[in-house]
Amino acid sequence: MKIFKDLWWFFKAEKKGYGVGLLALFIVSLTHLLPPLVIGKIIDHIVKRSLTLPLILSFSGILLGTALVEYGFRFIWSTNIWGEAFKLEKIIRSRLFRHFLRMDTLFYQKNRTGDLMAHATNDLQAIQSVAGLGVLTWADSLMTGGMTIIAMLLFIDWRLTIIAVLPLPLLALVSKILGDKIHVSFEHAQETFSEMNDKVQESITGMKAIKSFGEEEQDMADFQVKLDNIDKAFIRVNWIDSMYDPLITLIVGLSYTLTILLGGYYVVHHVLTIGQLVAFMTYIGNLVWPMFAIGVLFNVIERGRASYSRVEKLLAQKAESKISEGTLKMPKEGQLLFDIESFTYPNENEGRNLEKVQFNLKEGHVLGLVGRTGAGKSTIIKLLMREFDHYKGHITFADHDIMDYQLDEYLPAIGYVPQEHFLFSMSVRDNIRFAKMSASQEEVEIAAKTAGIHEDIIAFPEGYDTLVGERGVSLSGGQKQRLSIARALLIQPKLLILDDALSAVDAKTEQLILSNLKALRHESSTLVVSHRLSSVMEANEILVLDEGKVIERGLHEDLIKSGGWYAQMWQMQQIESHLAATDKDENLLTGSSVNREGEENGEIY
Ligand SMILES: Nc1ncnc2c1ncn2[C@@H]1O[C@H](COP(=O)(O)OP(=O)(O)OP(=O)(O)O)[C@@H](O)[C@H]1O
Repeated sequence: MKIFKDLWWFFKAEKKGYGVGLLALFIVSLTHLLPPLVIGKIIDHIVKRSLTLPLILSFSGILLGTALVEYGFRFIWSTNIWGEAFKLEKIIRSRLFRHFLRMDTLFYQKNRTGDLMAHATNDLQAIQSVAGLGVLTWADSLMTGGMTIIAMLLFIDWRLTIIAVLPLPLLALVSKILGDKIHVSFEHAQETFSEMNDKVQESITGMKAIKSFGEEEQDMADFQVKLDNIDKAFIRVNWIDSMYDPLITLIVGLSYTLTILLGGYYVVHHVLTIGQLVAFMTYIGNLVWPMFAIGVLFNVIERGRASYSRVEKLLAQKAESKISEGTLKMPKEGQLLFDIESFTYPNENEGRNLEKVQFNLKEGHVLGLVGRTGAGKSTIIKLLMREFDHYKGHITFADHDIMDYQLDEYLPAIGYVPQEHFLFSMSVRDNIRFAKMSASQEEVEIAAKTAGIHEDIIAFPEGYDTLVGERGVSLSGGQKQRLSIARALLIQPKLLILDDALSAVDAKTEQLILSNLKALRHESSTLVVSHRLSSVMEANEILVLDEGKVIERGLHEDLIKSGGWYAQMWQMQQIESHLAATDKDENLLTGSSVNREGEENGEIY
């Protein structure tokens, strides 16, 4: 019954709804006692040949009245108790969702999406069952069961009652044993379900890769293994579950047998009338559901307990980053100072992911971050985005540590365009004004023009109203990137971060966007991370990173002159773009046009 204690906060808050529901259930249990007595009386009158028409009419009236009262009160308990159960599910679901929104990247690295989905579906369902079916079966077994036994004692015969209920404790014992087994097997079944969920989620997101490598059959085989595991696990749950029903039939059968033996003896010796015996047998029939309810109750409680503890564990997980909540509001302007002595990811045992990285980003300036993959560029951004706070060193904005600012002031001041952009299933306009839904059409258009996507949008069938996503228009990789840039620009961020956000955009559009940014953002700073050096060549300072350290820094011209990694990469990329341009010219001459800007990869949303 620990789960009832765990959910006590809810029962207490909803005492009115439960109170009305339980009262109605009590009245139903009470009225349920009448029909067996009436039937007993009718039989006795038949035996005595004293049944008259007025008696038949009055007995029928009582039976009909009882049925109507039961109908009304059943409706009342049903709407109240089930209604409360749905309320609980809604409360926990929104708590869980809010928790998901608060959690950081580490949380999503630790918990697989399939698991989280299983918590949000199956586990919540099991908890809801406790608040609905659990309360119902608990009350029913106590009220209907208890009152039926009291009626048997009071109205029929106490000795017969004792004999008839003798096998009942057996039921509670077996229910407990089976309940424990169900708990273990249900936990295991849930795990297999989570694994299957994970598989589906991974396969759907990775469908392009699966298809392009022709791995459909192998993926189906993997999925089949997961399905078989679920099958086995749930069959086991079902197997234990199925032991309840025959057990109840057995115990009730035992009750009937004992009643017939002793009751028959009493009727023959005129201790009881036939009518009383029939009424007694009907009461035993009425005890079947409350006894069955005990079994259901154990089952619901065990499942609920397992699910509730899983959800509680999940809700107890804290975001490891963004721990310190500052109090300062963001100033209108200021320069950013990044001075990190060292930083290592929490799950990293050896080495440092950043070491001695310093830069100063003034208003209106652009800082370029380049370097081979894994050099530490995104790590710098993660620290700026407050994903991790446990570094040695300081990051300040306008002379205050970024940890001193209120998080909901600081983060909205950053316009972040990630490597992996995400567009929502809404109109192009709403996608752009996602972080500021109150933005006017004019503001949306200015952002779109700066990001070089306005012309594309007005060419869409419904312009800014065109839907993006499965039911809407398919966008190229470059269009998606530019839409994400427009989204970040709309909020006029103090710091704009482009995390390799121009990779799918062709060289001409890239230069157009960069010069737009330079012209419009002379009061705010921009940080450009890129593998393509042309994206940072105009920057006020360029940092070349390698293994978490700054290996070169300066202006484009200085870095070219110094002849290091930057100069070599620049040369290579110049040759590549020259070759690509030659290819394009040849294709134009031969008539086969190549669509640049990421559209060529056919990447669609
Ligand atoms: N969440 C993480 N946990 C542990 N290590 C990480 C995590 N994210 C990145 N790393 C490691 O930190 C180092 C720097 O990675 P980072 O993503 O910053 O590189 P990058 O320069 O942005 O690379 P790319 O250009 O490929 O995006 C790498 O060695 C990477 O394996």
